[in-house]
Amino acid sequence: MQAPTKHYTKQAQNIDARRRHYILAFVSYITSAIMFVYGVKNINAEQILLPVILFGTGLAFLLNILLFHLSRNLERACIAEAVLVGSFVLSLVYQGGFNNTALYWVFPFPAILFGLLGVRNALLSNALMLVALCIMLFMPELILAQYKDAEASRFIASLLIVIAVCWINEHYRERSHQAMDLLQQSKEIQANTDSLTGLANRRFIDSSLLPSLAQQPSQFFPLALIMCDIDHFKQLNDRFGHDAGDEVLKVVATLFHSNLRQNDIASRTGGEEFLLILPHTSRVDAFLVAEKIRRQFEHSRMLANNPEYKVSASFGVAVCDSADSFQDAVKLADQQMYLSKRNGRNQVN
Ligand SMILES: Nc1nc2c(ncn2[C@@H]2O[C@H](COP(=O)(O)OP(=O)(O)OP(=O)(O)O)[C@@H](O)[C@H]2O)c(=O)[nH]1
Repeated sequence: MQAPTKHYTKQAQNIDARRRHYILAFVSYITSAIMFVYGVKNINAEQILLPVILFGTGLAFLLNILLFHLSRNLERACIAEAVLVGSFVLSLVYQGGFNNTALYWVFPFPAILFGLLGVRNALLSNALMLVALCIMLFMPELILAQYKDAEASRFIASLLIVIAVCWINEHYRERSHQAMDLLQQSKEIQANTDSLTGLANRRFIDSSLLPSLAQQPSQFFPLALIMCDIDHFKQLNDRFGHDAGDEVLKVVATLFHSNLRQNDIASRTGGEEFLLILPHTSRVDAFLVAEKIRRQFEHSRMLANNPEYKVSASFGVAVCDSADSFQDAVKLADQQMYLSKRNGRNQVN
């Protein structure tokens, strides 16, 4: 795991899921209530088809929301709702509605489809619905209802406008949602990253890693920790200057990157102190990784202007097998690293 990753934030996903949930609930409860009212009003209508359409769709909406409450599968519920919406519109226009007023009832549904399905799928389903409506209205022999030609063409023109406006609206709403989320992500990444080395920082460990350890233990444990501290860094700074010290810190960061796996995390936890976090790693393997990095310090040219100057580091290794023991393992890795310092530096313990 490279420390701060790019993905949709949970918060943005939750907000969007809530928006779709409310639309689903609104369509299911409010629209079905309206359908039941009109169904009752038309129960003695000449054509039994109208109350059948109204009661049938109202019941199907309620059944769909009930299944959603049981399964919590929002995606499936929204698709089912959209299919019901499309079928209702087409069957109502086919039948004609009370006193041939079916066309008036079509207008809310393009917006509902955009709310349920997102831009691309909603545009596609609205286009399909529009084509089906055109066929029905301009081939009157196919349907029960009778609409005047002028009424049909005005209806199609105004429906086109409604669909286009909904499309533009939803397209830019989605774009602005994405832009806000990217902004939030880049702020998050900045806050979790050490600006000099590009490595994760202590905040990342506290605010992102620790909760993940507790929530998804199987992705991490057994977890090995390698504490690494550059030897005599003060001397290096004093001799070559602070900029040279910074240069070394950056080279050390690239050295970590080239020796760690994709899922490992390299963090800078202090001035010249680093914590390497290795998921699914035993103490023996972590020891080997630390030893490999230690040897690379010896062979690396850390200072471009003084390639002969050798920089070394001291390492301490510890493992933990639960989120609760993480902080203890950090302390142990720190103690092991100080043992390496006391024993003469440039070693792993
Ligand atoms: N260039 C540079 N120096 C830093 C940075 N952060 C901390 N330091 C320096 O790192 C040095 C750490 O010194 P010490 O803690 O005495 O450790 P050391 O000299 O490495 O000695 P040992 O750890 O015992 O081997 C201090 O001089 C800090 O000023 C940084 O971001 N850039």
